[in-house]
Amino acid sequence: MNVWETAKAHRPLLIAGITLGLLGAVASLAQPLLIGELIGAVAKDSPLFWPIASIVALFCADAVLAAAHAYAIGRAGENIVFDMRRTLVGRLLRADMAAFGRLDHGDVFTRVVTDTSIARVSLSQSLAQIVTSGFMVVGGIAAMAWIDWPLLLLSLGCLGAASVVSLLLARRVRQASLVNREDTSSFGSGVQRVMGGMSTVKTSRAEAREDARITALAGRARRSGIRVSAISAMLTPAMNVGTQVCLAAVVGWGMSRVATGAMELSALTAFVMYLFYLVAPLVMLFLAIGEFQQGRAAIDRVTELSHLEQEEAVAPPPAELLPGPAVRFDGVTFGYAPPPAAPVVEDVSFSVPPHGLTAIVGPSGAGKTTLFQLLERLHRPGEGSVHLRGVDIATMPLDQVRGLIGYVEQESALIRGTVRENLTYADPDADDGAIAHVVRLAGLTDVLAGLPQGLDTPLGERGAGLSGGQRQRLAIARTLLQRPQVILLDEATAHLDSEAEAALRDTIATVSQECAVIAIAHRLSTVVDADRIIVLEAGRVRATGTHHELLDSDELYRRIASRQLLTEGAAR
Ligand SMILES: Nc1ncnc2c1ncn2[C@@H]1O[C@H](COP(=O)(O)OP(=O)(O)OP(=O)(O)O)[C@@H](O)[C@H]1O
Repeated sequence: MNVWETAKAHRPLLIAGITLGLLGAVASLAQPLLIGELIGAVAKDSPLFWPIASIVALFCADAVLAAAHAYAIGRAGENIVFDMRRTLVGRLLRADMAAFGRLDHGDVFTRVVTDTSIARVSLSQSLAQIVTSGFMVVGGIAAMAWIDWPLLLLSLGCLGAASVVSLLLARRVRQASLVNREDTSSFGSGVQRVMGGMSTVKTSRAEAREDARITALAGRARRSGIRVSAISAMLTPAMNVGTQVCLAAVVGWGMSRVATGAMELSALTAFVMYLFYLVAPLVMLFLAIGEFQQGRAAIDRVTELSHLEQEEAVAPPPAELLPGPAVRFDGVTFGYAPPPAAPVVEDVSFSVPPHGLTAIVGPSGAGKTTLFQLLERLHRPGEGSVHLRGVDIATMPLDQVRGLIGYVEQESALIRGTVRENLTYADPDADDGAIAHVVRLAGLTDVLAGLPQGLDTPLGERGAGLSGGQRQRLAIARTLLQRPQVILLDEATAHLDSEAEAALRDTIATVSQECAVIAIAHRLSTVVDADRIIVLEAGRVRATGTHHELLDSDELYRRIASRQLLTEGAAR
């Protein structure tokens, strides 16, 4: 997204608003003229009705135009900010996972919420102010040129010098604003960090340290904010000094010319009145330029975020699925960091038939979760390919890939909302019959019956209100509702007690008759009945077979099995 292009899409409303502002400026410019006429009429004892009526009409027109101008500009600004936010959110949601992983989430939040607001002011109000004040300035200069151009040249000399200083200051305001936006954003990230891990902060007794760290970040934002204010504060005085010097020079030189008869006193009076008349719009003009420059810093940050790398530029047409294995890994190598860093998964090949339970076991950090993420195309393999129902997932639309797979993650992600909203997250149109079915399969019927509002019970952040095991079973029910062809269970039984685990094992057995289930489990007791077990070690497939085959053939599996099954046996 280019923010300027976004603003251009709203040009008609912006131009309408600016035109209304310009008409308002004409109405203001005409007021002194009409007041002059009224004074003339009083002096000549002429009828006063029409001069007074015209002045009242002009005041009313001025007020209506000012209101319409503010409304049109405000509306255009809101439209622009809406478009920016819509585009940013769309790009964030479709971001490439590796690029997304590098983002600072607090900074992203500041850019999407605060920077877009600042950009809105810049692209609507400041821009309109620049045009209308610029018009007033040009109008004033034209009138002064008509009265006396030598005096105008003198005025432009003084005001020009002040303007150059103001423009330089406006540029520095922009640079300082950019620093301040970054500092404010770091502060936001600091706050978000503790919000995301409040219980860790408290149990680690880190309140005082976090307080000091975040206060230091707030202090940095304060210092750079003060710098912006300091430079902005010099803008108006710079113009004031310029106009004062200008006034003194115009009056001094003008009076000497009046004294020699080279200029009429009335012309000098009119010129000085216009000079006064010029100053307010000129100051507004430079303030608006300063504000616009501040906004450009925000615009740059919004534009930068909008260039976030996307997961799928253009979705290919859905692929024709083929009979045969549900999943096939073909010489897959992948690393989170580019080479020469060692890959996390290396030359992995295996197939999973369309039905049955396949378990992946291996030491912590062996790359089990990474395999699931490659299958969901959250990352792309460096070498080799991943096939789903006979098709390379790199050639399939993402929507099709993820529609075929149901993924129950290690930390099952529940969202703030009701139990029903959580259940139907991947399939919002699911009917009550289908919901009741998956609730039963996941062993949640009694749990839901015990909740005050059943399916409509609201849950807090990350599913607060349910136990860890209940949260996990809810995530499993959600996945089942999607009727996927492949179900991925990552440590899905970690939070379950032995009774619930046995119930779930039955569920998995039933489900695996209809589709392929691939489970990562540290608790071997849950996968001893698996149709096949893949043993992964340091990113490589070390052995494949059933529980009994592996007990005979693989040393690592035997070690894991004897340690775990013995411990669990002792625990029971
Ligand atoms: N987003 C990431 N960026 C960089 N490295 C990562 C990332 N995710 C995982 N890794 C690294 O990749 C390796 C494999 O991680 P993975 O989560 O796949 O292992 P795992 O076998 O599922 O482990 P566990 O059983 O402990 O969950 C680990 O060394 C881990 O540090």
